[in-house]
Amino acid sequence: MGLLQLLKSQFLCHLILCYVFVVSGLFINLLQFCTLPVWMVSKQLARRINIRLAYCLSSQMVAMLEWWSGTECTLYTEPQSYRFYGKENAIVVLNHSYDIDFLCGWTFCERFGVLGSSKVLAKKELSYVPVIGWMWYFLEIVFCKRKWEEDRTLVAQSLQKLHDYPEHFWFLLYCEGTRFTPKKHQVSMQVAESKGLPILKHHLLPRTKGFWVTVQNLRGKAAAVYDSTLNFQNNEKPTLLGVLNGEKYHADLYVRRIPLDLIPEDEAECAAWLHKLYQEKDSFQEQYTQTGRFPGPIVSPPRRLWSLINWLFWSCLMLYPLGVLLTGLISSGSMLSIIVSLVFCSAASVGVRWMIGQTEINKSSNYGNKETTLNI
Ligand SMILES: CCCCC/C=C\C/C=C\CCCCCCCC(=O)SCCNC(=O)CCNC(=O)[C@H](O)C(C)(C)COP(=O)(O)OP(=O)(O)OC[C@H]1O[C@@H](n2cnc3c(N)ncnc32)[C@H](O)[C@@H]1OP(=O)(O)O
Ligand SMILES: CCCCCCCCCCCCCCCCCC(=O)OC[C@@H](O)COP(=O)(O)O
Repeated sequence: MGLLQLLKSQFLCHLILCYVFVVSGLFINLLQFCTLPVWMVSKQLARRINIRLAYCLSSQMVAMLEWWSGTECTLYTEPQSYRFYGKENAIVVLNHSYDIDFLCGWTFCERFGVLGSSKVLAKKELSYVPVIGWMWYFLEIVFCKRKWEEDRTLVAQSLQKLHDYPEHFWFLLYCEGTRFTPKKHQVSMQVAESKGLPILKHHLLPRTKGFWVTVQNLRGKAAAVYDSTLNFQNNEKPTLLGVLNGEKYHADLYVRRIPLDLIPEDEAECAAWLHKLYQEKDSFQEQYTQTGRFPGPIVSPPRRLWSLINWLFWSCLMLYPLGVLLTGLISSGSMLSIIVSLVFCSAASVGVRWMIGQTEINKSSNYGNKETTLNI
């Protein structure tokens, strides 16, 4: 292990990285809160400010993936599709099998210049996660309760609001609705069998209602669906803690651009179309398992310096007051102050560990397990 790698694996380094992320994140949340009056005067200006503030926060995590861990992200796609990326609104359909699939998604958003405005249909619970969840509130992220009766109107209304969105965005949809676990896979394949649908080996059966409502409500605004399939080389199982430790991963993403006009308007036909899409995605995953690559040429955009510059900026801004505080604390010699600070740091570490836990598949919800949702 090299010296740099040893340094990256030190707990003290992790504490510093987390400190910068959380404190700058709370500061950015505060700035976002301050944009509330701007919404009343100019909605579009408030949105543009929030896009930039969101970039300041999410690109720190992207920088950690690209520059700290050095993870390589390779894109397989057709050159004629590539020229549209970042220049139009799109609905992104992605498989949901990895702890950090959202972070790899963000990396591609960053490389195509849509990171600040990227959106997702997310479970409501994530809106309560400090820093990231609070940021999403100001970004008009669409939240759902995964209860169709309650979601159908709410999701449609939130999507309609995006029609006058001032910048290009990618709207991410994990149609599987939850992360892949062997148990959830088994349950969802029972549902597939009961519906006479083919068995999927690498995916859960997609939930079709959210896809249909998204396509219908973004017609005229989004130009295409980006069918995206993510995999990692050599059976890597990446985690956010691994990234924090500086471990390098190798992500491969296969993207097909499908014009939105090709997707049926009728709900049942749209559902059948999505099931077929997932059967194709499954075959791409199988091909990847067999050959170690996706079909099509590699057209990878390089990582940009912006995420690194942003990260260094916030690090300097946040570490200076920390240095002043620590110097004052040590020179004061007050045992009580030092103990209080240590207790505070420990509590903060537990909080950040809980946030990281939100990304871990082994802490996945019960949604999609037999006990909770199988209604056949
Ligand atoms: C190119 C690079 C990528 C770019 C990235 C871009 C942007 C990045 C931006 C942000 C990154 C941040 C990432 C954050 C991640 C957070 C993601 C999440 O929170 S995922 C969870 C929330 N999202 C979803 O669930 C979306 C998919 N779900 C749906 O669409 C659902 O339909 C719903 C709208 C949520 C409603 O849920 P409900 O449970 O009520 O579902 P349904 O009505 O669909 O379910 C009943 C239906 O399903 C059948 N059924 C029952 N059990 C199962 C089962 N186990 N598996 C499959 N199907 C099941 C049941 O028979 C019913 O069938 P039918 O529809 O025929 O009646
Ligand atoms: C730059 C420095 C970095 C410091 C490290 C600290 C980082 C803390 C970051 C916490 C980020 C929290 C974002 C959570 C995003 C989780 C996305 C996700 O994958 O959600 C799961 C849902 O889709 C489905 O849920 P399940 O039904 O499977 O349950």
